[in-house]
Amino acid sequence: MATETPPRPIDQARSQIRSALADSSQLLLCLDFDGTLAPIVEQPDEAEATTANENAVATLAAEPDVSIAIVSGRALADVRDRIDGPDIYAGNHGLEFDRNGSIAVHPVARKRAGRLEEVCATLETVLGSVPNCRIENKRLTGTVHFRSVPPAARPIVRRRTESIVDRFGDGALEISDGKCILEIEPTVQWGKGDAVELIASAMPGETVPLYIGDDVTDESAFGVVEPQGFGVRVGDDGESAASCRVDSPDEVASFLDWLGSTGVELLEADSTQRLH
Ligand SMILES: O=P(O)(O)OC[C@H]1O[C@H](O[C@H]2O[C@H](CO)[C@@H](O)[C@H](O)[C@H]2O)[C@H](O)[C@@H](O)[C@@H]1O
Repeated sequence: MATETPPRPIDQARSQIRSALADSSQLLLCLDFDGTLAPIVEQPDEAEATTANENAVATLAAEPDVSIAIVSGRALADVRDRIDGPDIYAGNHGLEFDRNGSIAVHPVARKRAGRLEEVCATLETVLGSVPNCRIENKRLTGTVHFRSVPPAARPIVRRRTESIVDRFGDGALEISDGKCILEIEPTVQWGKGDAVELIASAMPGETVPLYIGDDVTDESAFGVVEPQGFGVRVGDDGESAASCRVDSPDEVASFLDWLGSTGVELLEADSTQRLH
């Protein structure tokens, strides 16, 4: 089980990552989107993966020894449109999946979509007067954005959201925190960690799992890949289930470039040895 300690800069873990890749034949690379491939921006619709990350993902996706999964809090269709290449996408924090074109949706989340719709519609009305507050209806979950809301109005956003979720959610929906957002989700024991566990269970035995993410919901996924693989937190060195960290999406791209060159060579070198 992973422990919560400050993650160390990725360069300090490089030799361990090299050894793990050399001992493996496959890499499972799971990537969060916002704050990881794409810098955080004020308007959620304007988030874009950096060109360096787009190129690195495309290069790695073409490697037969690498499987890439995008694991995002965004709706599946939304995140799929924002980054090309991977065979696997998990949207809505893992409540919906696309694996090589085969779609799966968590059955409880599907049942609660009507209730979620009602909550989002009501929030549009009750938060309509709060400057720059935005509701993102993702069908299975909903996000209340307050990044651009004046600080003095933020407590109102939280109070009204809690009140509407209590009233219409009737225990079937709950709220969690993210980066300047309140996420409204079905009360099910399923998150990014479960999604990553499910993806990893379909991989061959000698696979090293790696997860890169920046937010609270990524912690459960770090816990799943550590300690046999590596969690990489994007951001500061606060406590995390990830053992490594990078500072920014630009540093994510540098690490992905390294995986696409040295990392792939290490995976292949090991396969050659195994054949002889
Ligand atoms: O799991 P992720 O792929 O990281 O998605 C988490 C949430 O990301 C988005 O919100 C965040 O990014 C926005 C654009 O940079 C930013 O404006 C917002 O403040 C961030 O919280 C997305 O809009 C949400 O739906 C995701 O749940």
